Amino acid sequence: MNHWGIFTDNQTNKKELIQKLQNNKFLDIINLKDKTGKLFSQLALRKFMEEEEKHGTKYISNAGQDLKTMSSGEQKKALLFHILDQKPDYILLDNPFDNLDIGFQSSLRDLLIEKSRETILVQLASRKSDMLPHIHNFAKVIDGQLIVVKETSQHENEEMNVFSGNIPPPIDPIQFDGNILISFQKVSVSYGEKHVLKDIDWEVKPGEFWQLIGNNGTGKTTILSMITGDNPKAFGQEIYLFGKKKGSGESVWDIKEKIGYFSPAMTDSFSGRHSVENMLISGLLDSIGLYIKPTEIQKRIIKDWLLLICLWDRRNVQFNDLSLGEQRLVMTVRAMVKHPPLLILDEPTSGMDDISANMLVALVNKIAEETQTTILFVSHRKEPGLNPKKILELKQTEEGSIAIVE
Ligand SMILES: Nc1ncnc2c1ncn2[C@@H]1O[C@H](COP(=O)(O)OP(=O)(O)OP(=O)(O)O)[C@@H](O)[C@H]1O
Repeated sequence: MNHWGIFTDNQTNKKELIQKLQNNKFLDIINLKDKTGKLFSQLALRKFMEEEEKHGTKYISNAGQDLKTMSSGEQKKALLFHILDQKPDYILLDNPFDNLDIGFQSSLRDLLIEKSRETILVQLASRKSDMLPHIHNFAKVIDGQLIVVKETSQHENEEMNVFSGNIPPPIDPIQFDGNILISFQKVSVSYGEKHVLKDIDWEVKPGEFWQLIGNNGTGKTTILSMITGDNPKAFGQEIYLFGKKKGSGESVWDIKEKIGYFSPAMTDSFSGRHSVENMLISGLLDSIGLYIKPTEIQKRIIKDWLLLICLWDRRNVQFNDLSLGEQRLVMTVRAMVKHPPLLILDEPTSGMDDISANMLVALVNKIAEETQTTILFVSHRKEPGLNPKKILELKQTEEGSIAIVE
């Protein structure tokens, strides 16, 4: 079997690349003619979710749960088993290990190695360490063309970006003078028979830098949604945010104005045409479009942020035209520009190449060092170089996940 690994970076137009591979446009290099193929990707998952929503049929879940209520790892597992059931001649794997916990990453690796005896694998990888060990043919896309490369030619120029200058200060600091920012006391969550969280005790103090880790489905997103205010399961529980008991009459706005939030899914929802500069200014104004004329001081602060992340020269470029890595940097800055008491970054590096992920990690470390903002960074990967001071790990038990604090 002739398997292929294609190195992508955050400049690669992956949609086009996948279409070209499916339509056999790189025949002289990767020949998939007359073969049946399946796509294992976020895009394929999104399509299944849309279908589920439209027709109410559960296409890839035999456990009866809607795809959209599954955790991101559970969704990927469901898709993979659905694909394997159909025994395709080849599988296009688009960053297969993203969003998967370490345990499942290694069982997926073993499963793919086993399947590779009868199925051609074409793996798109933005991280070199993700490439499956039994792939020995490599290519990358240069100017829309697929070029054969040696493995070692990828990422050899990796270097950590060092930001010049300091984190720009807030214009109007958002006040929070308490000693405890978040407190969970014996918080438990279940969906019917399914126990997700069990007696979670957790205390976060101002200025701390936390990483939240745990296997797929252990309840990381559930915890975040109880903090940000979206989850009705939070009510009636002993959850205190910014010194107030959750559900004690505080408005959603009271909570939202104290939290900067970024998850990669947000980037997908920005379909409008906004310049990079306006995207950041609108972060100060809490709107997506720019309907109010910014003040001079607002413009100056945003200029300083753009200089810091080396995008000042590209301030007039449309946000959607930035590379994925640049978009993530801008969105992280957008969540931070007001110096909220709490910054939540939900899997911010998923799908990023090594170089871009390093830059984002460096920016987060810098924010942690130079500001008073408390950071919650959710990630499966042990991000090389990330310096959280505390870790909350969710461990699954029969009665729901318990919390272990390091
Ligand atoms: N509305 C719902 N109905 C049934 N189960 C649900 C619902 N919402 C969440 N769950 C379940 O709760 C569990 C925790 O999900 P959650 O998304 O919090 O996990 P996670 O740790 O963020 O996972 P991942 O790392 O895969 O994103 C999962 O098993 C999920 O299927």
